Amino acid sequence: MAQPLDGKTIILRIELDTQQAAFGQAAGAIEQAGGDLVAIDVIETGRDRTVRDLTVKVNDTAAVPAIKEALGAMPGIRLVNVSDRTFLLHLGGKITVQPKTPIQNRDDLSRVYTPEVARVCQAIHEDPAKAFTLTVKRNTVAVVSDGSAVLGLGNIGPHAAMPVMEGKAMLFKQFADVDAFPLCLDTQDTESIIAAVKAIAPGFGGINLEDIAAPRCFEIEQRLRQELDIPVFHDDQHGTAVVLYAGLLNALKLTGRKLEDAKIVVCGIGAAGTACTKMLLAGGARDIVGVDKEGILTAGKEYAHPMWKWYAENTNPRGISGSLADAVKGADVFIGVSSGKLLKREHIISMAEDPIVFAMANPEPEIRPEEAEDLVAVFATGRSDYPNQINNVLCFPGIFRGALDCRASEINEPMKLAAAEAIAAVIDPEELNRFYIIPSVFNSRVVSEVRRRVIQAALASGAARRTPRE
Ligand SMILES: NC(=O)C1=CN([C@@H]2O[C@H](COP(=O)(O)OP(=O)(O)OC[C@H]3O[C@@H](n4cnc5c(N)ncnc54)[C@H](O)[C@@H]3O)[C@@H](O)[C@H]2O)C=CC1
Ligand SMILES: CC(=O)C(=O)O
Ligand SMILES: [Mg+2]
Repeated sequence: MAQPLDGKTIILRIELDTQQAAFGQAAGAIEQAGGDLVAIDVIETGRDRTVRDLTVKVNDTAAVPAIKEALGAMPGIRLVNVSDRTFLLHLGGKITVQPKTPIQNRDDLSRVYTPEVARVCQAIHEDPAKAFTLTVKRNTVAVVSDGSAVLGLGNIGPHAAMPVMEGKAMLFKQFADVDAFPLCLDTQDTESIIAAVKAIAPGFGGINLEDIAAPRCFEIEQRLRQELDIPVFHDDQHGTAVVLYAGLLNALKLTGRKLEDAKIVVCGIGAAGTACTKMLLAGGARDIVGVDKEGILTAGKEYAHPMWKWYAENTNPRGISGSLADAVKGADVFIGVSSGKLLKREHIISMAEDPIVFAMANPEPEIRPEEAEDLVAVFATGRSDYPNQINNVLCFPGIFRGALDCRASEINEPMKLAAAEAIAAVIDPEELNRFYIIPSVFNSRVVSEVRRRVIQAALASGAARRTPRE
């Protein structure tokens, strides 16, 4: 599959046979095909051969195939590789492990390692709770995936899931100073995943399950929550639900609606869709209609998906049936956590006046803002390149920061609700507008407020095992 390009800058590595071609010819071909050569790095140079990296700007990504074709047709020039800034950022992975102190001499060595380390091991053996104070467990989260529902890309497997999990680990560190590590498991068997997570749990203070497909994700999370004494949190379910709830509270406020009265359509009844619905129901929503590939989920119908029976019986109070088009007619809110490009302009036109559309599928939303913004009161996506980013990144760093700091045994409903309210409250009422219903992840108040409120909720609900100093 062709790799989509990042923006308008590409890096071409070319090998030139200096007997057959001159560099100026290659540069000319690039310019003629619509590229602007902005930088040249010489990688290797020899008597008959040179290798160069050419940084080329294009106004239109359609110029890229033309540039490749032009270079490919030139005798003496071999196009070794075409890359872009995104791929370059991923070279060798995105994270590393760094010791907190250097080992400069034998004395240091004997303390961090044998023989002195043995005394620390003994202390933990005598009192396992000391693992929280004397090891990285105090600050580590395992980001665990089986690669079965990676973003909206589907079942792409554990190797291909790694870049997302590394990205989550970066976000944990950057926003909340949590040391997270990506663990992509080469199994999609429920029992094997549960066993693997239990086996690695001693080294971690929390488990963030990520991009594990429904319905398997429900059982895995439920069992691990029962069987481990550290927080287990399926981010695609609860992180998404927390942020969606926060964004919706503000969007409803802005459009003068109440959650109890809003007609809400949830499209994609998988991990995220189910959890979003449960949170909305707990918050007081009464009219939610779920739509998946088989159409509207309606009570009385038989579904192979075990969660859909529950879903159909607990939503859709008007008992409607049919397709997505039937579901959205007259609806106030569309929440998409399904797959790209399935919502059309005519769907939005059929919604109630001033509709709210949250097209949260990644990387391609159910509909792009530029196609729909003129029809809606509020529009949000899950992406980082549009305003109103409803993405679980607003939740998981702060919620785990809070949970780790109060050594919570779990992340429970009051803690999730507290996180949602904290996110929504970061935006002052006078700041609230259609392009600002949810704070930016770069707003430092997000993590600190989520942490603060989550700790309060953990202490009040009995999940906390210590009271943090500040
Ligand atoms: N913005 C955010 O923070 C988040 C966004 N997402 C996005 O939501 C989507 C779903 O994620 P998960 O719930 O984890 O996956 P999942 O695999 O558990 O669920 C996806 C559901 O969407 C349904 N679906 C797919 N195509 C559909 C169609 N044409 N019509 C109706 N339903 C359809 C599937 O049948 C499935 O039930 C992905 O695109 C993911 O990237 C997920 C979590 C967080
Ligand atoms: C944001 C996220 O977790 C997802 O799209 O799967
Ligand atoms: Mg995810």
